[in-house]
Order: sequence, then C-alpha cells, then structure tokens
Amino acid sequence: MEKIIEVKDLTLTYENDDTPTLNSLNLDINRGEIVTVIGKSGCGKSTLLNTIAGYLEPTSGQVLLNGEPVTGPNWKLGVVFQNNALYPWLDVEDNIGFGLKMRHFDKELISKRVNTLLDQVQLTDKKKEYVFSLSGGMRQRVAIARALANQPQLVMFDESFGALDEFTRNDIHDVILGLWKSLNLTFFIITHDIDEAIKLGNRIVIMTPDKDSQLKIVDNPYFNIDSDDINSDYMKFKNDILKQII
Ligand SMILES: Nc1ncnc2c1ncn2[C@@H]1O[C@H](COP(=O)(O)OP(=O)(O)OP(=O)(O)O)[C@@H](O)[C@H]1O
Repeated sequence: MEKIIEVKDLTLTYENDDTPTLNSLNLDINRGEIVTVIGKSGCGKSTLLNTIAGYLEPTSGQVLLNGEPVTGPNWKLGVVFQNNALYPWLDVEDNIGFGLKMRHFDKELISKRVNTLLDQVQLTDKKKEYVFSLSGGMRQRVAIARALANQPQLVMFDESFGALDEFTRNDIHDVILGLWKSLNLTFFIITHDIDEAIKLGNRIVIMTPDKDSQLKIVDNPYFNIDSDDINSDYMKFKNDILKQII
C-alpha cells in the first residue's frame, strides 16, 4: 500500500494550554482509501486536519506527505470546509477555477478542467450562476469541485456536510462515493455523524477522550452500506464505536 500521509508521533499543544490537544498521534493514509474520523465535539478533529493540511505547526512529531515533511499549506492537499468558503462575487465556474488561475494555469486548460469537474458534480447547467443563488447541497458540490481542481493527492473534509438536510446529505454521499470510484481519489473525512462515518469510510478513526491512546483505527465492514441492509450486527458495530467516543 502506498502511503500518502504519515502522521508520526504528532503532538500539538495550543499556546497557553497545559495539556496537548493532540498527544503523540500516529496514522497513515493510503492512496485510494477513504478514512473517516469520528469523535466528540472538542476532541481535536479539526486540529488534526489543520495540522495535516499544514495550517498548524506541530509542537513535536511530524506529518509527511509522500515522505516529505509538510511545512505549510500545499495545493497537493485539498480541503472542503463546512461553510464551503466560496467566493460570492464569482460565478460557479470561476469559483472552481480560482485556484488554477492563481497558479497561472493556461486559460484553455482551466476551462477544460473546470468543464470536466462541472460534469462530474452535475452542475454544468449552473456554471454561470453566482454561488449565493445555489442551494446548500449545490454549494457543497462547487466546493468539492474547487478542491478537486488542483488535482490534489488527498482531499480532506472538515464536517463539510453537517449543515445539510438528510436528503441533500445522502445526495452528497453519492457524489463523494461516485467521484472516489471513478477518479481513484483519497479522502479524509471528519464528521460527528456516526452513520456517515460508517457509510463513507474504508477505515474509521475513532478519536477518544483518552489522551494516552487518542486514536483507535478500525477496518469498516459496512462501507457504503445500503440503508436496507442495516441489521443488528451493524448496530452492534455502531454502538461499539459510540462507547469509545464518550
Ligand atoms: N486556535 C486555538 N487556540 C486554542 N485552543 C484551540 C484553538 N482551536 C481549537 N482549540 C481547542 O482545542 C480543542 C479541540 O478543538 P477542535 O476544533 O480541534 O475540536 P473538534 O473535535 O474539531 O471539535 P468540533 O467537532 O466541535 O468541531 C478544543 O478544546 C478547542 O477549544
């Protein structure tokens, strides 16, 4: 298995804090897998994502991307935030192509890549619309397309679907799984919804309150489960995870 990310003995203590938020964490993310992260509010999920993304500097330990230390933000690591952080003054296609424009890509290449992405997230007919006129689910799809425009090695989601209603969220799950299958992508998805963690993750990282053993990593036999197939074994698996979070 090819490791894209290696988190090695990662510790992060915020300034003026006595105890570390992340305490000596170890985690590999392999090419082509979806890793979901579940944990109680405040346990440090976003801190972990921000450190992997290079937005926060570890107090000790390190994060490697393809064997090289992450020392700051990097286009090879895409992030989709919950508020999706789109530019309201740009239309859909310019939002998606923004990063490529900043990197001075050729206009034709940008247009080609953006059109492909619009098709992949099923927004071709909305390309000239401003993002404020879109529904929450559509905006989330724009944010995903924008993160993919850089062709990153890993795309990370920070509770990106939390504000969506259940129907729209299921729709986005299908988009995520469809993109993952067709483009052989690697995803790291933070969520506080346990069913979402199980639906989307090949492996599930459980962030526990036990600072001496903060991460529990489990293989997930219920990846992409259909809601009709939820049975008592699924419920047991889910409850076992819940017990470790609290
Ligand atoms: N910039 C900061 N400075 C100091 N403390 C911080 C900072 N950011 C987060 N924290 C603290 O670190 C802890 C972990 O926060 P973090 O946002 O990583 O948790 P989380 O698991 O993502 O929470 P949530 O699910 O509510 O988003 C919290 O106690 C939070 O108050």
